[in-house]
Amino acid sequence: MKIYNNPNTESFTELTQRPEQALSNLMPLVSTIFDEVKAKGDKAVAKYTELFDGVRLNSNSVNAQNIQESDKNLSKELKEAINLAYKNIKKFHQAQKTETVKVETMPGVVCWQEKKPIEKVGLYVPGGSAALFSSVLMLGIPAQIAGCQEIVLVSPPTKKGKLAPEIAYAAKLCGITKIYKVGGIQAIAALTFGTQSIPKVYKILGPGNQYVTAAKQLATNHKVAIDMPAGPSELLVVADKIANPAFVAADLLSQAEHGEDSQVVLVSTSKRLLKQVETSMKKQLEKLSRKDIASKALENAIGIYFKTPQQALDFINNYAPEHLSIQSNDESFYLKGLQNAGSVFIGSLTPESAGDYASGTNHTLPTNAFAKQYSGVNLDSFLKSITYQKISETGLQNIGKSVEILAEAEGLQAHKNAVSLRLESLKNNQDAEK
Ligand SMILES: NC(=O)c1ccc[n+]([C@@H]2O[C@H](COP(=O)([O-])OP(=O)(O)OC[C@H]3O[C@@H](n4cnc5c(N)ncnc54)[C@H](O)[C@@H]3O)[C@@H](O)[C@H]2O)c1
Ligand SMILES: N[C@H](CO)Cc1c[nH]c[nH+]1
Ligand SMILES: [Zn+2]
Repeated sequence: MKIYNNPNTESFTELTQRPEQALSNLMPLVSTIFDEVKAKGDKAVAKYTELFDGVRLNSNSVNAQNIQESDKNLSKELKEAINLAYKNIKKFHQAQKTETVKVETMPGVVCWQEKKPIEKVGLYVPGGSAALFSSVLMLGIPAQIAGCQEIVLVSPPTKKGKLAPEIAYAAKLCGITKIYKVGGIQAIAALTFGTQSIPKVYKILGPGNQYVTAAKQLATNHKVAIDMPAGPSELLVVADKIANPAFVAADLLSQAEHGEDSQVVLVSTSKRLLKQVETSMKKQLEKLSRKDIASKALENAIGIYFKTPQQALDFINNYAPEHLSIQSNDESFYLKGLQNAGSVFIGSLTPESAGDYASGTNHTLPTNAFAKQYSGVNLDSFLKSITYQKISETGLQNIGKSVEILAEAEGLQAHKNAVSLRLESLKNNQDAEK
């Protein structure tokens, strides 16, 4: 972990840079694969699956029986843990449902807004270095609650060309039946254009590595919506002398083990804590099964000492972390001033990994400072709003003149006529009744 001593705001631009590759470096490859998948469909998907995932598949579809029988391969203990996570995530996302908004803006003019499910969604479940079946729950549950009609799940095949049984089990819980063993750029391209076997969707959601994230961004050029750029994991912990250094170290390592391009940051007003966390991280790292990945990620880790909580807060808002953990005496100060973060974990007893798996919040979150403008996945990510209006005779008389004036002022005669003809017809009817 590289340590910085009270850096000034001018250095924030450099310090908030993420280790992932620039989009411009990734785009040539992403574009090539998109073009090929568009032209050749499943054949191109198979070619890139073999190249990047090292398996040759005759078919990328997972058959219904495999999904139904997924229970068999899992321990009772794991199924119970998945079921608990399912329940909590469902509870939190179900509570996000909103009522129809209906307003009579002026007498006789009624406007309302209703949410409708996006009919066809594609869920990307990461599976390169680990099959993240928890992402199935994070995406499948809100899709199920929203009522999306066609839910298509894609995830890279295992080294043996199979779908991880945990993914199949979580998908079964969420009522997902269309599953394809394809990952990376080729999966996003397949969902964008459709292939002989994989349906085209209207929106692609889900986290992934930098290739997946860049591909999702290109998909938006082809009339496909995305949730957000949810790339390599990040955690920023702000902690001071009240924090337990071993807890902080464990939290930082939990996100470092995701991938070599993950980034973890420790911000503190205590130089002593920075040192203690570093020592604890080194010790804990030795025992990790993914030590190699985590150590590589730690090359990008930074520890920053700030003299005041205000400087620390300014840095946090500039960095806009995917996850923010607050283990500090100044907890309420940070919460009050916080502007930018994907998801926040408050207090020493709130490990970030609780949110990754089971507390109820969603773990699909904006990375690379996109928390400045994007929210993490939530129920609304699977819905769109339609507005409606109905105008009565009184309403038209109340609003008509103003619309005519506005249309005239914009030089749009036909717009004005659409009102004028109606007003005239109302007047004629009234005259006839007299
Ligand atoms: N932001 C979030 O909400 C969030 C949530 C969970 C996970 N994540 C991140 O998701 C990522 C998962 O990454 P992963 O790699 O394990 O799985 P992944 O499924 O995202 O990516 C694996 C795929 O990447 C492709 N690929 C690998 N190397 C490539 C190369 N050199 N060129 C082109 N394509 C290549 C392959 O097709 C492979 O199938 C991690 O970075 C993790 O931090 C983010
Ligand atoms: N921390 C990841 C989001 O960046 C989500 C995850 C899945 N499994 C474990 N963690
Ligand atoms: Zn995680």
